[in-house]
Amino acid sequence: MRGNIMAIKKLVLIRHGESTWNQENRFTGWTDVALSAKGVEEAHQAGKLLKAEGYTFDYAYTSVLKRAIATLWYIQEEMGLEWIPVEKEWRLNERHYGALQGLNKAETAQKYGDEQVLLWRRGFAITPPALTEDDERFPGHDPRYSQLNREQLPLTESLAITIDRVIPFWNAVIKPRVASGERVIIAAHGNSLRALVKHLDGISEKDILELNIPTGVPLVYEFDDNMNPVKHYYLGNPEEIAAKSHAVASQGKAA
Ligand SMILES: O=C(O)[C@@H](CO)OP(=O)(O)O
Repeated sequence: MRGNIMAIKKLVLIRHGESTWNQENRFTGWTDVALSAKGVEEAHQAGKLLKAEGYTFDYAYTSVLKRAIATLWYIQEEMGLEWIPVEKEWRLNERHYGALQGLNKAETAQKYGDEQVLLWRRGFAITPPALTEDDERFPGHDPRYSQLNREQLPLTESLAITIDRVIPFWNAVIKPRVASGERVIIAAHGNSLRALVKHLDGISEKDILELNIPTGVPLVYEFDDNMNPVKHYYLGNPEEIAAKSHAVASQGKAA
């Protein structure tokens, strides 16, 4: 019957465009840095591409960090979708990088070695050195996190800890909306999206180490009627996307 034919459910994920600290190759985490000029351009291009490919959205999610929020703005602007509801959620924030936040990644690799930096960046359950609560970078000092309880306020996070906040939010809030047929975009961060992608694709703790998400490139997931992911793909030029992912992987090397 016509009424029973369900449209393919699609979800679009996008990592924010290049930030000023991506440009300076610094560990960022929950530091609220702006997009670079290149990042603004990437966001506009992503919006143009989504529009040209016939995408539209009913609802958007982003983090409480302005590099992701602004990426979404420019996409909405390019698509004429400024009017759609946007939910800003701290659980979609970047993984908290603890006391590494602000340090240059290549300099950190010179000091501690490429291997140690790779473990800090990509080791599944490895937490970077923690902040202390009296550190001005501790999110407990930031009013946007005033509703969080002490257990929710990170001093540092591994990917495993990030998964423990991203996936419950996906399951309880975003997934039902996609399942109901709404077209959703999530503008978030390298590691909060790695958390979601690991979950959606059932990637192992070992293999997720190799996954690097490029800035500003739409990543489309298609789901069957039971919300099982059946297919995923980036929009754009595959060679450029591979080069961008490779560049992310190389950021933590000394040379
Ligand atoms: O610094 C960060 O917060 C993240 C994303 O830019 O970096 P990485 O790719 O090293 O996990």
